[in-house]
Amino acid sequence: MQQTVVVKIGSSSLTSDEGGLNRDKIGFFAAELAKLREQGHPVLLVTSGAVAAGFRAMGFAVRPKHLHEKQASASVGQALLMQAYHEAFASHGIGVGQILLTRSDFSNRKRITNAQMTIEELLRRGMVPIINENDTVAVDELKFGDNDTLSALVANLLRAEKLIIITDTDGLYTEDPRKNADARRIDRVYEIDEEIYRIAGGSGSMVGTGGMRSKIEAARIAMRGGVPVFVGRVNEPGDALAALEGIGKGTYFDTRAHNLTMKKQWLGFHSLPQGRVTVDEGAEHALVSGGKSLLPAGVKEVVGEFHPGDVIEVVNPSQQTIGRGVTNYAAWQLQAVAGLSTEEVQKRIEVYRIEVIHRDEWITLASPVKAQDIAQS
Ligand SMILES: Nc1ncnc2c1ncn2[C@@H]1O[C@H](COP(=O)(O)OP(=O)(O)O)[C@@H](O)[C@H]1O
Ligand SMILES: N[C@@H](CCC(=O)OP(=O)(O)O)C(=O)O
Repeated sequence: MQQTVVVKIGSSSLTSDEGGLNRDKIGFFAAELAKLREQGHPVLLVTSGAVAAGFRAMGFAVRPKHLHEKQASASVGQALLMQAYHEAFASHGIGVGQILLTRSDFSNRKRITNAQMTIEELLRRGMVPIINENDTVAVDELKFGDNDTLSALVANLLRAEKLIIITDTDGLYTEDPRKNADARRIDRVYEIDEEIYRIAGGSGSMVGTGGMRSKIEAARIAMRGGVPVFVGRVNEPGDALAALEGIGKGTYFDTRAHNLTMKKQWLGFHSLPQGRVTVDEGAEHALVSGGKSLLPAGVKEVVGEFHPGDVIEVVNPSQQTIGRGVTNYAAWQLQAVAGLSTEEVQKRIEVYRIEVIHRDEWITLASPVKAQDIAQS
């Protein structure tokens, strides 16, 4: 069976600060998930919103603080939540199944294997499994609290194609965008480091719990399990499919770096380039799509003072970075032979290897070479 897409929807996307479910939003998300399935992707939903859906019916004016109050609210709200999903998916001819999990279920091999078998059976039969934390039995220290971590563990359990975490902001910003309007979105993250944790703050709404920090933690868990993650907004028709296809309104957490050898990780993300060469379209294609080495014939321009063994950056004719590699030429040698055929090069200078960058010493980086890319907009 095709790999599953795990979609997590937070309370802030389903309810308002005053509590209560927003049926229109549930209908919208069911339609979005139905579209993913039409494109052949089995879908599993991790949903929050039980406490937010139930607290008003329990007589609380705002989301309650005490555990037993939240649990009772969740027991009321979970039924409302499932009823709403049941109806919304039914209008697309799709059945749903409810699964409530706690953190301790994941540390018990037997229980988690049973949960996995249930999920797989539902998926095989064309249903959408809908998961939430089992709030009634979870005690504070053992609670996920937010469902972000839960969704990452489920994604790893199923070896999902992608984890899509839907929230009320379009991704990770350099600061909480609710607090600073100048904050800029980070489009792509290859590595979750201290800096990423530092900028990710808590929840900005009255109903959400984990904020961006718990989404980063979830992304770290999923990336470690080899599952790429999208965190962002899905609020217009087609957004969920766009998120899956890499053109969504949010931040992508890439697993590419995790699958690389140590040498290539260093080359791509930690090395300091000493120069830059511009290559022609043929060389760009050979490097990026052909798995070939860079030869002097494809080099158009050389910038910087580098020596054999240094790392250099390679840009395409539009000056976009396409990758990095270890050069076998000094800058002055390359300047002398740029654009020449291998035969001509051998007549003019003596080099240890004819390739400017050998393919084993090259890493493709479609986008700028940083641990994260900040949107230019
Ligand atoms: N650096 C940041 N970038 C984006 N959002 C952030 C950041 N720091 C904190 N946040 C807050 O995280 C919120 C999303 O988390 P949360 O309220 O828990 O939503 P959900 O209910 O969808 O899980 C955003 O509304 C935003 O206010
Ligand atoms: N299990 C809880 C989830 C708590 C929560 O608010 O999570 P989230 O909105 O994902 O930050 C519920 O359904 O209300």
